[in-house]
Amino acid sequence: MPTDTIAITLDGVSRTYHSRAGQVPALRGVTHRFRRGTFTAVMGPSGSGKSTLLQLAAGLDRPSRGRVTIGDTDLGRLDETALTSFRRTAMAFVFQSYNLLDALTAYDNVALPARLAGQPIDRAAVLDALRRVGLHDLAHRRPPELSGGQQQRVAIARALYSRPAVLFADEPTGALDRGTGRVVLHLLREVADDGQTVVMVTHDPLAASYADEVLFLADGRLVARLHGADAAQVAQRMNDLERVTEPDGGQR
Ligand SMILES: Nc1ncnc2c1ncn2[C@@H]1O[C@H](COP(=O)(O)OP(=O)(O)OP(=O)(O)O)[C@@H](O)[C@H]1O
Repeated sequence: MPTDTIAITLDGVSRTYHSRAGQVPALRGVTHRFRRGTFTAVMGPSGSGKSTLLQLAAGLDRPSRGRVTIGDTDLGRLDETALTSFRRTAMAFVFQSYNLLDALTAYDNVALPARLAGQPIDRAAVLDALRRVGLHDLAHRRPPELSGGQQQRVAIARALYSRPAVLFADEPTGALDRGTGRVVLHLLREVADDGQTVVMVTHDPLAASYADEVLFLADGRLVARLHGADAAQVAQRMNDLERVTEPDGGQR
């Protein structure tokens, strides 16, 4: 595969947490290449390492072993300052908790990463990003004056405006009703179809069915992948995984 088509490379990535109870191997030697312009869902039973994988891929945490590369930037070679500024320009985040600043309007939240990176703000393009998520009329509102779904759409508008190479989403529909969740998933699909790379952690097979590929983690390992699967196929695979990873092997 030519490397310019790869947005994110995880190369033998492991992460062990050191807690008072001892060492917790949260991720064990995960290797995967995320192609540019694709939408990938990460699934797996609770505690299987999904959030850890996302945190490492986004450079919010560092692996105990292995390497994370975004485009051709090896995150392990960046110091904290360089990593923060790289994240600002190369990545967007859509989290269950929305990740917006309550003191700023929707417009200013969308413009914030560019402002922090010292770039001039293109007012028409900010408003266009808000129009694409259906919030053009609410640009002046602050997050506490918006519904959860609207706040999530502001976070997506931010990604549409600053066009970072990669968008990471952690349970982006977790706090939304089904209809609002679908709007958000459609938008994430559009972001990928426009050439950005989307990686989303989810527990919801329907959400995962919007992705091109679904990765399944169990006990810190990448144990299965599905391409172009529908919600029923994803749910079936999750059931199979949860059966084998239950302490009693699913025998009740
Ligand atoms: N800071 C930490 N210190 C110690 N152990 C941790 C820490 N963070 C996560 N873990 C452990 O690492 C493992 C993987 O956690 P992670 O949050 O990545 O799982 P997950 O698949 O995202 O789970 P969930 O679906 O419940 O959110 C779990 O056993 C968890 O208890």
